[in-house]
Amino acid sequence: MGLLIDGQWADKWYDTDSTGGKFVRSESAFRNWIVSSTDYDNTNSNHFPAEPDRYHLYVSLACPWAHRTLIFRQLKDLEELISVSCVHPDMLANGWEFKEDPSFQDPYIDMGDPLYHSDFAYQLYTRAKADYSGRVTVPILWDKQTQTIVSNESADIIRMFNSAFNDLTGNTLDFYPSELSSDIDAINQRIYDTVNNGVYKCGFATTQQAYQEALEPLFSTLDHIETILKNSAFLVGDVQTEADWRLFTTLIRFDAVYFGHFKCNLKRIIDYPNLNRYLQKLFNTKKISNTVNLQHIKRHYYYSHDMINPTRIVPDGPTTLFRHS
Ligand SMILES: N[C@@H](CCC(=O)N[C@@H](CS)C(=O)NCC(=O)O)C(=O)O
Repeated sequence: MGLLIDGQWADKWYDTDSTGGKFVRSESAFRNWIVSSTDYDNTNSNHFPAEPDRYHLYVSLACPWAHRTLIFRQLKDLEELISVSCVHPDMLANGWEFKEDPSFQDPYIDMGDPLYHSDFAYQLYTRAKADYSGRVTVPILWDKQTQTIVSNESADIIRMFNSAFNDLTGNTLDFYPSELSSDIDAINQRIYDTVNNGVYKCGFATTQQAYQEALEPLFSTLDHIETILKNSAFLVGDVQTEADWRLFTTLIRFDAVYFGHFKCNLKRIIDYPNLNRYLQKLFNTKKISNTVNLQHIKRHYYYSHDMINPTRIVPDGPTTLFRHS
């Protein structure tokens, strides 16, 4: 685990001393947009045109943020247009690595860097910007033509995937319809702060108080969602939106990792009947279960964070992800 400082790799854990034990997530640095050929403006330096076989998506199958982008690639039928590969689940002194390892081969996604055969993800960041300073995170949406990072922000990438390639795929499913955008934004904000990032705030807290301050809002949001799902199929009424998929990637990791490793242990997701049913329904959506690799998920967290789990033992359970009704 580390970061780049003026293009040089430094092996450092998150600094929580300056924030009273709290984990504070950094802003993503690359925020360009892929837009449809109709919206493309070649005078706008943030614009990249939607074209087949031009972009590559680097993910970690363990990472909930990268997982969102993989899900949108499937939901929006982008598999033929955007190539993908994944890092090894262990994130150690050199950060994310591309090393080959048959014991972690995923049945659907190749491990490695097919474009440059890099050893480490940080080499992609320095290829894009030689003097880059900051964290080296996944997902990374890469432009093969200009050899740079389009975006390393999953929230932006799923919005691009939602609409930019529609003319090429003919898939017009809309997970961010304009009439629901303010409701989606509002629930996203709460879920991001207290659940998606909330589990990390609990897990990476280095004081009791910082942990406590993250734990309570996490479970009050889960309780609130349990109530929403009593009368509604999805978070924003009966329409499936990006808000559901943004929540899904945290829920699917919750009982296996966040409950134990991150100490988010007031309740499991299977203890919430509505959330459990909702999670199972999303998991069973066509082409989604293939994006969930629990071996990578468990191995990454339990093995990489040795300050939380010094023995690096990866627990066997849980034996089921859902309570089947
Ligand atoms: N805001 C980013 C966050 C991505 C992120 O933090 N990814 C984690 C993996 S789960 C990562 O790569 N962490 C490496 C680090 O912080 O050094 C996004 O949503 O894309």
